[in-house]
Amino acid sequence: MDIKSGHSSPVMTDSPQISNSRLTARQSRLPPYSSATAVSQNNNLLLTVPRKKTGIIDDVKANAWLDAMIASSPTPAIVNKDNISSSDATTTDMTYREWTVKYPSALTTFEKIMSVAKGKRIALFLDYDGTLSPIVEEPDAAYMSSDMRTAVQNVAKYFPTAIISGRSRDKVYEFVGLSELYYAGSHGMDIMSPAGESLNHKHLSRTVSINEQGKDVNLFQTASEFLPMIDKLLCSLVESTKDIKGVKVEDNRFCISVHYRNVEEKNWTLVAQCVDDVIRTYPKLRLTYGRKVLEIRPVIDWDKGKAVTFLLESLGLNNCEDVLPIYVGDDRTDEDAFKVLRDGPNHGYGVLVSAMPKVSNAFYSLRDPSEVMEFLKALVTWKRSLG
Ligand SMILES: O=P(O)(O)OC[C@H]1O[C@H](O[C@H]2O[C@H](CO)[C@@H](O)[C@H](O)[C@H]2O)[C@H](O)[C@@H](O)[C@@H]1O
Repeated sequence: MDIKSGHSSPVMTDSPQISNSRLTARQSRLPPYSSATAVSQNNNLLLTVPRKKTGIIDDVKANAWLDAMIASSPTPAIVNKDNISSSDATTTDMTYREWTVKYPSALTTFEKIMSVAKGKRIALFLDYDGTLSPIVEEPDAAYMSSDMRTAVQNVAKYFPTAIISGRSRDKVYEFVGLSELYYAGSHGMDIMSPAGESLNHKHLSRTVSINEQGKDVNLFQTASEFLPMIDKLLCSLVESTKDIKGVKVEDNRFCISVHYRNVEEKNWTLVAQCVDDVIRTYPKLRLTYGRKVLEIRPVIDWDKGKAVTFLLESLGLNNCEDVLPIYVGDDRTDEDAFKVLRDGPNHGYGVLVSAMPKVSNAFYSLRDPSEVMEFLKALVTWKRSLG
């Protein structure tokens, strides 16, 4: 396969200089590339295929990867109605409407949701990318609008509110910028209490840190022992993908994202191959995928669903008849949280943000971040109306 050389691969971090020097310091200790036979445990694919001498991954596996990568994000033609004919648009609309019979809009069924919420304390969990901010080409520019920030700020005055993101906690905090919220970064592996608020959990020990305003915050980090490994992984991934135009390797602290949104589709297999070559040397790490992103994280029993349960327990809101947790998210990784609220003891509602039909563990749906904002405003209006 033809690989063009000379393209740099930016590493997106909260503080690029620090990250780059971390990278440079580790360049000389990069782990070796894949061995002749390898076993790599992925979320969906168990890879036990002997390596071909050519170094090109097995066709079947490559196709499985490719299918997953293509399916992970709709093409603009599907999502953007401007790009399709009016008959296609009508079909798309009809399919969407049929889908909302199973996953009703949280706006049109707002009254119904609130009739369940009456007399209960709502706990709110919000994903960031694709939920509070629109999906954009450049992950480092996924800004939240000031209107959305105000909506989140207002809702947090009435309900305990947490942001649960695959991003690093620092990065998502930088985007949201509200110190009164709970933050769970790195898919829940890095949880922080609001400034000045103490958070306790019977099983997990906390560390006390100081935030930018000099206030105490409590941190719960479930994967600290993996940090040296993740640092090494970051160097390896940057090195192995550096010649693929458009790839971005994002340092999410306890996990790493490899973005291929800006990579030509013909090179997606190559991205999968590079990532697979690297992670097969790390049996304690696993691979999942999101919206045009491959995500590598520790093999521990922790995800966004576990983070939701942890926060409910820490806040004394678990197993309470009078608590209604609501989780709003758009990504595959949010399904773990939807499932916890659907099947677990903390019954609540998952709200899937999607402009196209998807199978989900959520109960309700919203089309896009602008509808999420309307929903947050409606929650505030409802709460105020109760007096
Ligand atoms: O859990 P989330 O807050 O939804 O984070 C999931 C990933 O979101 C980001 O990537 C996605 O959004 C980008 C900006 O819109 C987009 O360019 C990218 O294609 C999407 O995959 C973030 O950059 C990742 O690190 C997160 O894991």
